[in-house]
Amino acid sequence: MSQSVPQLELKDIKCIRGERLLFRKLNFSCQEGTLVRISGPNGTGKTSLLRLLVGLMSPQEGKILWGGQEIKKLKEDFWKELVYIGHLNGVKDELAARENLLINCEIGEHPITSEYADECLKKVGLEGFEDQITRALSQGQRRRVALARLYASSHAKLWVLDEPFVALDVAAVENLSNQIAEHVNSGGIVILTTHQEVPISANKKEVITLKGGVWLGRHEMKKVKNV
Ligand SMILES: Nc1ncnc2c1ncn2[C@@H]1O[C@H](COP(=O)(O)OP(=O)(O)OP(=O)(O)O)[C@@H](O)[C@H]1O
Repeated sequence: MSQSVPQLELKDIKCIRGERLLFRKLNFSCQEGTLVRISGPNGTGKTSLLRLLVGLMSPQEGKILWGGQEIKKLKEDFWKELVYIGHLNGVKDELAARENLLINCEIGEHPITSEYADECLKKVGLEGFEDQITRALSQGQRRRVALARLYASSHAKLWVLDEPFVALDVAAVENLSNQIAEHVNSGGIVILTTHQEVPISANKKEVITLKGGVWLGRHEMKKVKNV
């Protein structure tokens, strides 16, 4: 792809949740091989921005482009290039670790075999827990089940991770930090939120800082609803 077209571009994004305008006229672009950290205090809209980025919500105004095309038009072609791990992990309590990974890969259009799922679970330190019902795992282990996706779908160019280091022990934080750096330095894009100052040795880093929005008055809410 031509270097003149950014791989990812946010153009004049406006986001309202509930009665709060979280941000407006948000512009950002980056090329392949970039780590993007979204920073800001609690409630400023970091998770909301990630949800916009992966297409789970639509902005009130503006466009999100991937390789120069709107993600809402690309649909599956965009999802195939994406791994999104939200802070709720996306793991189902009643399923075993292996089943969760297999299903998440299937939903994400990156199907894998059971054998490969077990290899990925081993890489995140869950050898022996493959058949364990997720409800019976610790918070950190549940997080690891979700993060096994990054090994299973490492070819997906864009990783979007909401608070990926939460609940992980020191060794797992270091492993994940290295894995993220490796992905970025080999041409991927990783967008993450974190309140933890974890060093990640990516060659190119960008930060989007959210400062907090404003409450909308009744009059403005009426206008928003009429849009
Ligand atoms: N489903 C929802 N409906 C209405 N408002 C919501 C919803 N989810 C979040 N909000 C509001 O949007 C704002 C931003 O939430 P968001 O989760 O994006 O913030 P955040 O920066 O990720 O916060 P944190 O650092 O605490 O995780 C908050 O004020 C929150 O109350």
